[in-house]
Amino acid sequence: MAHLRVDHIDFAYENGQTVFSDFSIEAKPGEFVALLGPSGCGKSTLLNLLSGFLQPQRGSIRINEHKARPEMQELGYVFQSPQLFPWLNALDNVAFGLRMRADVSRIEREQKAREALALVGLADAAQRLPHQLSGGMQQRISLARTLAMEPTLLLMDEPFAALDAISRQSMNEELLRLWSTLKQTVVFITHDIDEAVFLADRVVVLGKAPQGVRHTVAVDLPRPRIHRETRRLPQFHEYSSSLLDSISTPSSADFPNAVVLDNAHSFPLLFESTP
Ligand SMILES: Nc1ncnc2c1ncn2[C@@H]1O[C@H](COP(=O)(O)OP(=O)(O)OP(=O)(O)O)[C@@H](O)[C@H]1O
Repeated sequence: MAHLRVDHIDFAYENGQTVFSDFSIEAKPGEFVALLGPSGCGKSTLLNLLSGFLQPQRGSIRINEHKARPEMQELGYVFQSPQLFPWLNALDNVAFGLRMRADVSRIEREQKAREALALVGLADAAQRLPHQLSGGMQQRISLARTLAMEPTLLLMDEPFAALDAISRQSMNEELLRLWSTLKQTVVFITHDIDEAVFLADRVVVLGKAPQGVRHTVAVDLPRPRIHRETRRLPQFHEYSSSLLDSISTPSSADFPNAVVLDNAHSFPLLFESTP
């Protein structure tokens, strides 16, 4: 299992746009961490930093005590779009990533790909081309392709955002079933509060860049989680509304030029001051 540690990083793009300033976050071995935040808070930048495609100007990003690098075998990615090769059938799509692994023979490659397809419930679809599969099935193939590489840290960037609500719920349950068996550490980006609460051990709310972590909620709901049961629990709704409050209540950091007006007859008010 992978241990991810991001310690006191600063990151700015070349144009001077600061996205992270003294930012730290951790995912413990086997932990499922969901990241929630407004558009532009830096979620995609963070995934690129975690996977070593971008480097922080200060601080460190370590996976099992090693500096994060894109080619690390521990890392697996699942993106919003399945990104399958349209001319390859499901089995060959899943086996494709394994071609890069010199330690895996052609026979093993096919065996691992078949196992991964079976894990996501698509053993029977091995010979089908992507256009013959639904959006949910395509995303399962994409997940199988990642799982076949046996990553210990899964970085997931809104993987189910393009699916309809029913397929999305079934993919959520599927993912938790796989995670409870395979025990990866997961960092899961989503805009959906209920999805974050349903899946995660911990939900981290990011503020507008470069505020960083604004709020963290440990989700202590029983597992295994099943939508029709978990969503009926009063605690589920308590977690969701507390996260909604923390996202929708502006903090003083949202208004860097604010002055606070306070008097006996009114609540404290935040106003933008003109510089
Ligand atoms: N290549 C780049 N050069 C300069 N600024 C960038 C670059 N990529 C992103 N940014 C800026 O960095 C900030 C964070 O962007 P990022 O794409 O990481 O946010 P996000 O939370 O993933 O947004 P969304 O949810 O809309 O995808 C934004 O202000 C964005 O404009």
